[in-house]
Amino acid sequence: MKVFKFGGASVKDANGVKNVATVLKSEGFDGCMLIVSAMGKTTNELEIVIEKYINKENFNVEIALIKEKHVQICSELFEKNHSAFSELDGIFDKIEHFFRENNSTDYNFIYDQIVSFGEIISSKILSLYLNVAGFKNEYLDAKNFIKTDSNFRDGIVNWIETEERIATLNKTQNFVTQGFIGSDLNANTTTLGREGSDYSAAIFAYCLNAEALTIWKDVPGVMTGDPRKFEDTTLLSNISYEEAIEMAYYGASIIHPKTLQPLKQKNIPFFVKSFLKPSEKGTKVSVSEINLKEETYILKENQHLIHISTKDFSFIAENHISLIFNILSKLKIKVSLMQNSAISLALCFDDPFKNKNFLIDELQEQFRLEKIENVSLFTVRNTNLTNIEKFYKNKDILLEQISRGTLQIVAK
Ligand SMILES: Nc1ncnc2c1ncn2[C@@H]1O[C@H](COP(=O)(O)OP(=O)(O)O)[C@@H](O)[C@H]1O
Ligand SMILES: N[C@@H](CC(=O)OP(=O)(O)O)C(=O)O
Repeated sequence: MKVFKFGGASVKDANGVKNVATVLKSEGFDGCMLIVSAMGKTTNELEIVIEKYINKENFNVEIALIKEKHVQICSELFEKNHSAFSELDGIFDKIEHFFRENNSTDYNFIYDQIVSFGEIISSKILSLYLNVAGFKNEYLDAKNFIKTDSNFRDGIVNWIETEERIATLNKTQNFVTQGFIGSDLNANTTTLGREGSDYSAAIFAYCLNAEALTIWKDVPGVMTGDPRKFEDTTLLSNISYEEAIEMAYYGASIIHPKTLQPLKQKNIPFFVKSFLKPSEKGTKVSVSEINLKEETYILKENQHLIHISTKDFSFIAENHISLIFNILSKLKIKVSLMQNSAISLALCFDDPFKNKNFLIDELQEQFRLEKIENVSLFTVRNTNLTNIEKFYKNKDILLEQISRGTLQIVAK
């Protein structure tokens, strides 16, 4: 089986949905598992609805706009009396029903129950459209296949249960399903973390022993840097799993960091290609003995920097570090760079679950803190240390580190 993943950018409007059919025409549609993300920025829009619900504010306008956007897309794809419209009504009834009946105050639980509708809507529309366009497929509910623990917003996959369920699928058929979502053992919806659809595709590819996974993007493939943020980037035609893992780890947002491990374990070739130019080769990620020589550039924004020192200026010792990391782990704060000196530990971190203030409160009880919010972390892999001034230009450098060919700079 082949697994294809279409992200939010590829299905942001009716033309995007039609273009999926164009891609399938060029690639062939025979024994395919299609994973789709929410259309455009729907996940962000649903996050606003959830925020308003939690704050007991009215969100009717926001929900109506989300519905209107999808109805408009359907009206460009289907005849007036097509069942897509009643399916859409049914999905929005379920959202309303949840808000009416919900008794839980657990933010993470509520988040997953609602935000997952973005993918449920997009996959329903895509499946129905492809059937109309002659690409016969079966709609699958990913919640029945990807099983996780009950760690809402960051579900950990139960691989045994997931593999057993996916193994029951008929590999000669074509399917359309959702990225990003799964369910726990009580059948509550869970999500795999923001931008987690790439990971869903890798889970399906692994469990299906797929011949390849392709993710379709709005760029020609994996480039030496994000073309939106760096000049003169070029396409990397072939890279090893290790190189891709490192790039994703340092924050290259083209690939979700959890995607590569399952593929590498089974040597499943992984392609990143342009949904606008499907016949172009894009990037192939596979087993490769050749080490990448090109410099690659990664920019991670919205990071925070704290310098932690003891209140009596004694050394930062192992017991302090252990305590600090326990708090970080509890709050799911991800350290993107650390540097220690005798009396201070500097941490640059990502705060996906908005727990920074809890971290600061807890640390301040025992330590002296210096904090700088909203910094950027630049990473240059395979650096030859020439021409790196471009990263320093007009920037206040707060931290710098070089290790085994990787230069990292925290700047404001
Ligand atoms: N090294 C890189 N090469 C190419 N694109 C990159 C790279 N790093 C970051 N990107 C960004 O990744 C974007 C595509 O990923 P993403 O927005 O997550 O797609 P989707 O949500 O449609 O799956 C590109 O538009 C580009 O701005
Ligand atoms: N829709 C989810 C999951 C996802 O991966 O989306 P995309 O493939 O568009 O990055 C999100 O925005 O986080």
